[in-house]
Amino acid sequence: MKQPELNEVKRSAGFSLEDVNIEGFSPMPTPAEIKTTAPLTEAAAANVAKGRTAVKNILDGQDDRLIVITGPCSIHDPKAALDYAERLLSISDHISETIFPIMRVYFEKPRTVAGWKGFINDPHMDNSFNMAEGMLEARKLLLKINEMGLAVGTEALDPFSPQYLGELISWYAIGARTTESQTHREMASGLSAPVGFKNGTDGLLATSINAIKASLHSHYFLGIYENGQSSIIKTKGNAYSHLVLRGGGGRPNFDTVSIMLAEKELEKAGLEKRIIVDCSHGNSMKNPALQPFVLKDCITQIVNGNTSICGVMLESNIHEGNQPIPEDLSQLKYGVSVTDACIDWETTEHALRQAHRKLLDKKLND
Ligand SMILES: O=C[C@H](O)[C@H](O)COP(=O)(O)O
Ligand SMILES: C=C(OP(=O)(O)O)C(=O)O
Repeated sequence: MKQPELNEVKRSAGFSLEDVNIEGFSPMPTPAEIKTTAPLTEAAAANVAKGRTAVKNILDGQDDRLIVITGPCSIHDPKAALDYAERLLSISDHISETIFPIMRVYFEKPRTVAGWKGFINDPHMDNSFNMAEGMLEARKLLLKINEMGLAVGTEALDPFSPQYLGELISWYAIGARTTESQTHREMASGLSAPVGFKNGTDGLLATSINAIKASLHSHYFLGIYENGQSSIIKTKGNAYSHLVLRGGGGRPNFDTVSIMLAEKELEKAGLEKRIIVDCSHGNSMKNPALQPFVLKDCITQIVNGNTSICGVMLESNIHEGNQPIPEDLSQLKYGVSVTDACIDWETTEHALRQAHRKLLDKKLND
């Protein structure tokens, strides 16, 4: 029997069956096109290679430094991001014997309900959603920060983004809201840098432990290739997946007992005891002023012999606090977060220098 033409089938249905809730499609440059416009440079490539090696060695226990991922909750102003990078770089040499600094450069924000979803999604913060520009400018900023000599950490949220930006990232987080998502576990299994899975927003560890296990495996899933072609991707599995404790469910989980319980859970699951503590979010009950205390507590645990805490994360900006995104964008305050409240640079520098001194004392006395 002759098959009816596709359009005939659609007409006979009397109404459209697809794209019912879609208002439009706009073309997006392919990863290859964006990379041609903002190509990888030798200096950036060398820095990423160095960054990833340092992170892997620290996670393996071959390098006794502490990973410190510090930077704004979200990037909205590339100029301020470079200003922050310069400040972090200016203390990097001083603390480098005990701390490996990674700048937190978060372009994609997972929202609890709704809100601005980050620089790639809406770079002008005016609902114009120029993602082609957002992606290109994000890549240019990552190139610059790497060329300056700072390693970069980011959240892997949109499964397409790593094809555009992945070669410039030394450390990834999968966020609390997506740790249970199969899509994100599959993506993590193929990412080229170590990946930290946050515990869920409920504070429970099972989700992130399952996520680490899943990401160690090889997976087949759908994605895009560099040329934009929809593809079946086969991954190898990510041997450097690890746990990030961020608190949740109304309580922190950075204290000695919580860390010991997390170590036990990792051991029970047959996983390496590698933990990064996010000093913000549920661990500071979203009060940025508490972040230095969380950091101090982690440093004390390390000084007292803990070996599972491999790193910490700070939400830090040039100036403290946060601000709503104003309708008149000229009213935006420079260097202040437009998402979660951050500690300011002076507080960050003081906390990092203090952490360095304590870690150095331990090293000299060991
Ligand atoms: O770190 C950022 C926020 O905690 C996360 O994106 C959730 O933000 P929201 O609860 O303001 O949506
Ligand atoms: C969203 C973030 O964290 P979490 O997933 O822990 O809420 C973040 O670090 O920006």
